[in-house]
Amino acid sequence: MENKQKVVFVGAGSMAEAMISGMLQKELFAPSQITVINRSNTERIDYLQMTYGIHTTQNKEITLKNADIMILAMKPKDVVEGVTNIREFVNSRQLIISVLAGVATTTITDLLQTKVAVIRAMPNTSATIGKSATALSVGKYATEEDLNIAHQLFTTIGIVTTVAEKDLHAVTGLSGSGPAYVYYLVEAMEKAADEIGLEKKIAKELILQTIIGAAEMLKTSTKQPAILRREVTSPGGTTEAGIKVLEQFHYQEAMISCIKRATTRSSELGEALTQSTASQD
Ligand SMILES: NC(=O)C1=CN([C@@H]2O[C@H](COP(=O)(O)OP(=O)(O)OC[C@H]3O[C@@H](n4cnc5c(N)ncnc54)[C@H](O)[C@@H]3O)[C@@H](O)[C@H]2O)C=CC1
Ligand SMILES: O=C(O)[C@@H]1CCC=N1
Repeated sequence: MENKQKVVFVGAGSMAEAMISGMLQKELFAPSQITVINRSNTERIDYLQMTYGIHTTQNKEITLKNADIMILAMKPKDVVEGVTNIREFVNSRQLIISVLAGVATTTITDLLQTKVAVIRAMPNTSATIGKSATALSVGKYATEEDLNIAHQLFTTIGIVTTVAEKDLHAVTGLSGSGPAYVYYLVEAMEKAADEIGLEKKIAKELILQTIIGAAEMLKTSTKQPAILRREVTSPGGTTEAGIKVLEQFHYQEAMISCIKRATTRSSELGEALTQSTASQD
């Protein structure tokens, strides 16, 4: 069946761009089906229009009223203003998808004051190249059909799983923020390469292939990560010496604490809003 759904992104930042880039590559949507609006930054909208050929609008009211799917992609701190501004243009036939970290589906339905389907999603920026790891959860008024639509949409930008809404904080700490942990590791490897005297260009190539190779091994091998690590670690050799230093710096504990703190931060982002917007019904 031909997909004629109109999608409007409310918020035009990195996550919206990552999703648009991935969605258009898979051709489930044509650029003309996608419109992006934000608070005030017209340069940003112009850039997205020039780069991806998507729609822009001078009339937010009509665009929002005609949308089949609205994707909320502003920062959590802007959700009250952002959602309140679109409230009068939302109706119960539409599907609202929120990618906001920490923000509960009930916060969104409370702000909208409409019994509208809300699906909460936590993708990551690897959506840009169709490699997001996305988890979805279903709000009070969303049906199986709404979940299917969201599933289909997010499948264009990577793998999709469904979780209970309470688990989305953990997903956010793990895979929503996850790409940053990997980039931080690469930053450290690049600094080290510089300090041990390798030419930048060569180091970059070696680091990249090392990460890709290890990721492919993790994906294709039946062996656990710890076994794969042991296979690199010759007794008395270089890896063993290096890993001992990581242990001295409590590398694993640091990573675990990092993911736990990011998870807690997701709860914190949502909690203040849940309290201030709690439904009366
Ligand atoms: N960046 C990431 O890796 C991920 C981000 N997210 C979520 O996506 C959302 C957006 O994050 P980013 O794109 O990184 O932020 P960003 O700061 O790059 O983009 C936010 C956008 O929202 C717009 N905006 C602000 N107030 C608005 C309003 N009242 N009405 C309409 N638009 C408004 C801004 O103009 C900007 O275009 C956040 O809620 C974040 O939790 C989710 C998964 C991953
Ligand atoms: O840092 C953040 O809050 C967002 C949510 C997940 C990734 N970036």
